[in-house]
Amino acid sequence: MLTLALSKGRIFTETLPMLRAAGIEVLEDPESSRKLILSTNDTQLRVIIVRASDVPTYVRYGAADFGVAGKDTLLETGLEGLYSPIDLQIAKCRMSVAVKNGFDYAEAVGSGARIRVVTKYVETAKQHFAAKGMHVDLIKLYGSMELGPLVGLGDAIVDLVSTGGTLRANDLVEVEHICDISSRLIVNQASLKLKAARLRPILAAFEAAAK
Ligand SMILES: Nc1ncnc2c1ncn2[C@@H]1O[C@H](COP(=O)(O)OP(=O)(O)OP(=O)(O)O)[C@@H](O)[C@H]1O
Ligand SMILES: O=P(O)(O)OC[C@H]1O[C@H](OP(=O)(O)OP(=O)(O)O)[C@H](O)[C@@H]1O
Repeated sequence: MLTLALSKGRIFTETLPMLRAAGIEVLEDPESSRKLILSTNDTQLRVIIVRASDVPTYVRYGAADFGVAGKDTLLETGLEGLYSPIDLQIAKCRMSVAVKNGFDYAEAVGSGARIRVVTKYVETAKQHFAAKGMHVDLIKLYGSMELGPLVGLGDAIVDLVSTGGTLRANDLVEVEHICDISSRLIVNQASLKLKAARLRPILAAFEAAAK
C-alpha cells in the first residue's frame, strides 16, 4: 500500500489534476466527507488528509510515503529524512513582510529600531531579519497574522501574499519580498528505495504534469 499525504483546500484541489495525469482518481471529496483516509481507484494507493503544516511530519516518519507541502512549510520544518524531487508549481504565492499603512518601515530598519514581528513562520522570519542584520522580537501566531499590527500585537507581519486582497482589506502594505512560494512533492527516503517500482511512475507523471 502507498500512502499520499495531502491537506484539504488548495493543495488537494491543485494536486487532483496531477493525480489524474498518473491515472489516479480520488473516490471521496474531503470537503464533504469527514473521513481522513480516502480511497482511490487504485486499491494500492490511499490519500490521507492532514493539516498543511503536518504533511512533512507524516512523510518524514513514514506514516505517508509521499505528500505535497508548501515551500513555506518546508522552510520551517527542514528537509531531514525527505527527498524533495519536484516543484509542482501549484499553490503559488510569496512570503512577504507587511506593516500597517503609515508605519515607516524604512526608517525603522535604517535607525536600527527593534521591531516586533508577528508570524507563523518563525524560522523563515528569523533567518530573513538576521541576514539583514536587524534585531526583531518574533511573536508566534497560528493564523490571521494580519490582525497583529491592527491591535498593537506587533509592528510587522511575515505572511503569505497572493492577490494582496487580505493585506488591502486590513490596511496593511507589503514592504519586503522574502521569497516566492510554491508546493513541492516530498517523498520518504526509505519509501523511495523500498517502494521504487510503485513510486517512480507516479513521480514521473507528476513531473510531466508540473511542466
Ligand atoms: N493565498 C494563497 N495563494 C496561494 N497559495 C497559498 C495561499 N496561502 C497559502 N498558500 C499555500 O498553500 C499551502 C496550504 O495553505 P492552507 O491555507 O491550505 O494551509 P494553512 O492554513 O496555511 O496550514 P495549516 O492548516 O497547517 O495552518 C501553504 O502552505 C502555502 O504554500
Ligand atoms: O493575498 P491574498 O490573495 O489575500 O492571500 C493571502 C492570504 O492567503 C493565506 O490565507 P488563507 O486564505 O489560506 O487562509 P488561512 O491561512 O486562514 O487558511 C495567507 O495566510 C493570507 O492571509
